[in-house]
Amino acid sequence: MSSTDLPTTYNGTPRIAVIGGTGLESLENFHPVACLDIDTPWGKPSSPVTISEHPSPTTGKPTPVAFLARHGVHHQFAPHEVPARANIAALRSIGVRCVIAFSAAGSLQEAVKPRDFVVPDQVIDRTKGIRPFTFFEGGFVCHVPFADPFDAGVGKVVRKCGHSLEGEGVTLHDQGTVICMEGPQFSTRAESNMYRLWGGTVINMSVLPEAKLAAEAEMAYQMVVMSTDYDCWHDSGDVSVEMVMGHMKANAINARRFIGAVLDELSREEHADLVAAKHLEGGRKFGVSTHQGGKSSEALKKMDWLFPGYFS
Ligand SMILES: CSC[C@H]1O[C@H](OP(=O)(O)O)[C@H](O)[C@@H]1O
Ligand SMILES: Nc1ncnc2[nH]cnc12
Repeated sequence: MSSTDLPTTYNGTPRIAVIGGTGLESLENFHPVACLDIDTPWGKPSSPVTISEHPSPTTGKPTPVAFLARHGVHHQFAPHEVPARANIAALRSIGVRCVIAFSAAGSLQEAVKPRDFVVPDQVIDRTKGIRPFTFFEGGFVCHVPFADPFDAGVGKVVRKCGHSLEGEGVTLHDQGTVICMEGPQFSTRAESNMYRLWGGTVINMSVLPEAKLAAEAEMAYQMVVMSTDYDCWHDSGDVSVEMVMGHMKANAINARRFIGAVLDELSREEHADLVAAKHLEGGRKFGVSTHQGGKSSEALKKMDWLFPGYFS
């Protein structure tokens, strides 16, 4: 069935979403049961949100999983054009509280070879402030902790799943720092070498503001990176889109197996609270700095859409 023939509403509550990046514009081995066209106060997301039902390996119960293509179904959004606020808001509005985000990234370390996977634990922001990066502005100030940009609980599950595939063509690195650059041009050689000195493990153009917005929206977020090149610091040849896509295509089966293993595990009953992000629930109610009289009605309307009942 093509996505245009699918129902445009869904009755269940998907707690888990996969955001697919370069080369992962759909979840091919899953069967979508609905395709949602969502509008948010921050505009439309980069793609319709498709819902697939993933059978829980413990109960057999179908677990709904949402999928969104970060750059659009035709990869029409450049990294700085990705409507990240609309993406995160749209997912939250249908009940998603746990996001597994995939990304194709350059490796900044010899040990991380093209086609290796990295489950990062840190981020360095090298975007240039041109991307809308917060929900909290225009008369509603709220500060959110971001010391650890990825969710420890979800990260633990993802690492376990990745390791379970090792030896079957999957190599996983348990930690790493993602440098998020602005793009869309790739780095200069001097920048690439500087990022290595900073301790960068991999480099992409998309973990931010996505991870920051997920934190603001009380969602448990973990990125999974697949290395597609050695950027330009290495003597094996400078990064090109051809190189990125070549490795992505060659390793697509492993990427899909990785996603399948993570969804299998996360749809177990024992992770119900984790994927509902119970540990993050309500956090935003306590970070607001704006006094009652200073909150704009425009901002409050948006807050009410994103956090129904929190601030009214
Ligand atoms: C096509 S190479 C650069 C492009 O690839 C990565 O995309 P994503 O993270 O969405 O997989 C990188 O961040 C750049 O957007
Ligand atoms: N070398 C690189 N730099 C930035 N983003 C990338 N995505 C894939 N490879 C990349």
